[in-house]
Amino acid sequence: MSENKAGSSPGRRGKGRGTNRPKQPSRPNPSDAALDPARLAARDVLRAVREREAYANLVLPGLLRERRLDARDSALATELAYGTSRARGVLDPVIAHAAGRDASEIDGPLMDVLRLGAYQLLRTRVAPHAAVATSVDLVRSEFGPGQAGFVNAVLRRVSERSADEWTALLAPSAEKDPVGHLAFAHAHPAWIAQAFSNSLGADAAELEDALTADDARPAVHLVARPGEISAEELALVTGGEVGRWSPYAVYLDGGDPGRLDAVRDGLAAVQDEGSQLVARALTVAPLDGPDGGRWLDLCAGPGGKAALLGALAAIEGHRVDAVEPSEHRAELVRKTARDLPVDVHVVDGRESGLTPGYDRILVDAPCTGLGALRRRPEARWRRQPSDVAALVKLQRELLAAAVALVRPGGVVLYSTCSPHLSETMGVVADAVRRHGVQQLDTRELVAGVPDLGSGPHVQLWPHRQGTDAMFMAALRVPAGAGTTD
Ligand SMILES: C[S@@+](CC[C@H](N)C(=O)[O-])C[C@H]1O[C@@H](n2cnc3c(N)ncnc32)[C@H](O)[C@@H]1O
Repeated sequence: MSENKAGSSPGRRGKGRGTNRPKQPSRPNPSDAALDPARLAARDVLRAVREREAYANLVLPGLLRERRLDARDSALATELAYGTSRARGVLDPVIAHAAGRDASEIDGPLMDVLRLGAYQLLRTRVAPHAAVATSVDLVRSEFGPGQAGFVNAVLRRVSERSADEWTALLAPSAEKDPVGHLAFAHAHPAWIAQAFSNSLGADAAELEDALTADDARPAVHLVARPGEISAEELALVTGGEVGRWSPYAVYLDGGDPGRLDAVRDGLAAVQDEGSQLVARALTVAPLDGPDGGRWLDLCAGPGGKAALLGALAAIEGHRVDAVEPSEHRAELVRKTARDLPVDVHVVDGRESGLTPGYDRILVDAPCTGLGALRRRPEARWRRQPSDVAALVKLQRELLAAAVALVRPGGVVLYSTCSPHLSETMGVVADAVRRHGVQQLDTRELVAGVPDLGSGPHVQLWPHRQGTDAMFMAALRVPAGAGTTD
């Protein structure tokens, strides 16, 4: 194998390089016709994620449709684009070691292909010669033989070790840093693995299961809209399976749910079962006094929970106010909750101007999203530990606003799609201390769901319940409670 020397070798990021690269990678060149369409699509997704900070799960479906990939190629492109995005942070040190230079010194378009090739070599059963040859073809067609030779050399070197051997070589020691070791082995940033471990607490031995489940392709969960269709009927018409925990959930094996008649007709929507449980928990929480039918969703966009709350409110003759400061996301709420008793307010939830006295308020707060990483392939490498503090501040302020808007004896349900303790228990403890709220036993609001620990909050996990890692805590505001600083 030829070694590429630093300084003069192909692939090196340099001045003037890349100015003629396509900005919009969604359309293949005519010269791409001979390339493997699945790998070409996966490469273009990786490029869009890197160059435009696009989201892989938003770019890929349109690209598959536009290029009319058949079912087999679509499945392969999806696996390669998502899998490579998820593993990026541990593929890079392998590529850097094999290339003899830092990954940041290698041109972005070449890194996309190197990551794609390394992913196939280390984390799939694709034959090594196919992984290398198809990667080399991708580079040769666009950048010529010099760069193709570089990619060939690097990938051959990657293929000389198995994934376990690379982990043994490059990961922190399992004895000295067990969390860092597991993080590398399961392609998570160490700080996220540590956040999972902290949240699991006494059950931290489950960390490997949690990281493994976080990398598995999640089933599609549908919500059957109450009052329109039952979960049993929805399972029948979609060929899905009735969910285990939410009375509205149906699991699908795969396919494009957007093509289902039930979804097109507004009888059902895609929604993780954990999110369904959150919305439902708010509606079944015991109130002190009767339910006056004033419900509020303080962080509503894009509207999944607002729609479920709206459907349940409609059955009871109640109404839901839905707050969302982003006009674009507020429009999504309007669309999702059309025909339901949901009034959308485009305001900041911290200063909504709404009249206090709500019976039930959901604060589904903006968060790091660490509990839904399996659905957002590249997110784990974009998020930074420094994101947490600003989000916690916003979460505390939104929860304080909710406490001020709920009536005495009413309930606020605080939820996040993150298990990070600062965003979950930390925010709740702050509200208990400063606003005198009482924690209800939230486990009772998701009756039948197993493995919920000692409460009173609920932390769901992909490896336990098969849902996103949603957190929820129901809070009662007693009469006479006041804010103290
Ligand atoms: C986790 S998402 C909510 C998901 C939503 N409940 C659903 O089920 O579709 C958080 C939402 O809070 C919104 N948000 C951000 N800052 C906010 C603020 N100051 N007040 C209210 N909402 C805010 C974000 O735009 C985002 O749409």
